[in-house]
Amino acid sequence: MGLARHVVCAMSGGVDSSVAALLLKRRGYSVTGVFMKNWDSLDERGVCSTEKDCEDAYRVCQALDIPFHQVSYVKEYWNEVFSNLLREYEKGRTPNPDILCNKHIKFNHFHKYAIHTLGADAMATGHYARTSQEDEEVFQQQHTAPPPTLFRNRFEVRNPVRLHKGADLLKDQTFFLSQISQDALRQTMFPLAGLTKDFVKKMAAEAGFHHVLKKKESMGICFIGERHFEEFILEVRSPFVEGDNLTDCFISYLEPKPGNFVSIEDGTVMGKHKGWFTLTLGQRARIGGQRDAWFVVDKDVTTGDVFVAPTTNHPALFRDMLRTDRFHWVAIDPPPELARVHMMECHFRFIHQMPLVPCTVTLNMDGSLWICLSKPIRALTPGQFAVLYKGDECLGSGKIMQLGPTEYTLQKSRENFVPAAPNKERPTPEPAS
Ligand SMILES: Nc1ncnc2c1ncn2[C@@H]1O[C@H](COP(=O)(O)OP(=O)(O)OP(=O)(O)O)[C@@H](O)[C@H]1O
Repeated sequence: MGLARHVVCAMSGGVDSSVAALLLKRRGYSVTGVFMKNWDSLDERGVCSTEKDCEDAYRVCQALDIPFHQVSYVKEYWNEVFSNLLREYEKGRTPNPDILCNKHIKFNHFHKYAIHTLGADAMATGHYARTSQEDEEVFQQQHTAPPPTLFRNRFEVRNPVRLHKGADLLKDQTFFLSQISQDALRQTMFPLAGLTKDFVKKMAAEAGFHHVLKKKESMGICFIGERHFEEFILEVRSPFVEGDNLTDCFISYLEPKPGNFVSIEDGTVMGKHKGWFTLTLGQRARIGGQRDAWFVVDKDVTTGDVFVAPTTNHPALFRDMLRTDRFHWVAIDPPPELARVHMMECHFRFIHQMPLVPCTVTLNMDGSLWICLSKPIRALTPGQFAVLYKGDECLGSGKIMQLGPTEYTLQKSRENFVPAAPNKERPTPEPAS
């Protein structure tokens, strides 16, 4: 029997990645745990949670008797995720840093570090997701139970690897993985693929990982943590990175751009806002002096006007059509069915865990998609990702760049519709008496 395959497990100091490392070890892999540091300032409680998380990950590695490393992607996170986030806000869009972080950091820089620097055969994370390779391995395990050294298909796979929802549908994280590359996915293992969160917690307790079990689920902006977003984004901090550290040089992340809240119904100025960056379509607008709730339906980045509607389900918030940028297909670009007829039926979501909506997609020449939804949905938001599914497979995603008309604009255009003049040649029918 040859040497056990080497797997580098991304360890956050949380319960999921700790159990992922435990499972890999039990399955006979040679495992190395690696903690990533991507942000290095204090959160709003003045706590630098990174150090504590790193120590927690280290303690799990000690308990499992596996090597531990720490890497810093502070600079890369700043340049490829955070700057991108700021640019998107400046364009009036609402970005998704979690999807960008997986694409650029975990499944790019970290993947390369695991494979090329540490010489691993694969990387692993504690995400709740499954790949088509995991299915083949489970099948082999059940039927022939080969030692991990003989799992040749994972490392010498030829067919495209597909991304599927994990067994715990409530925890499914494929939405956040929808932009990762095929190269990275081919060399990734999701040891929690077939498990539920409850079972994972039970395993952590049995293994004695009490220090990670006590922790809260990670919330807030990926790696930046829980923040009051509006205050954070206008916070006085440095945009410069020196070596691996951010330097403090008192300017804000985004320059505040105040403007007016304008009623969509009659153009009345309802009040003032501090800046449109942090206002997202569909959110409740806090307008001073207004007793009723108003909701953001549109922004004009040139004038700074933010258009608001008086009810949460106002027709100006509903649309059934959107266009993406060049769509990222996880397995096959584009799927054969779409390549053949340029149209495909599948399912859509743009918010993690929102119910899937049936849709028809049309492929454009530049690789972007038009997506027509089976029903209008509320607050489709430019900058968010349109993620597509077929059955339990996550096909990939594209950034929402353009929206179709709202129900409200359609109604308005119908109101203003002037019927064509009656045909003079033909007599107008008499009303029935
Ligand atoms: N700082 C980090 N260093 C190394 N890997 C990380 C780090 N943060 C997240 N990961 C990896 O990404 C996976 C998903 O992280 P995320 O924060 O989205 O989920 P989570 O359910 O809170 O995971 P966990 O319980 O492991 O913290 C983790 O399980 C881990 O493998």
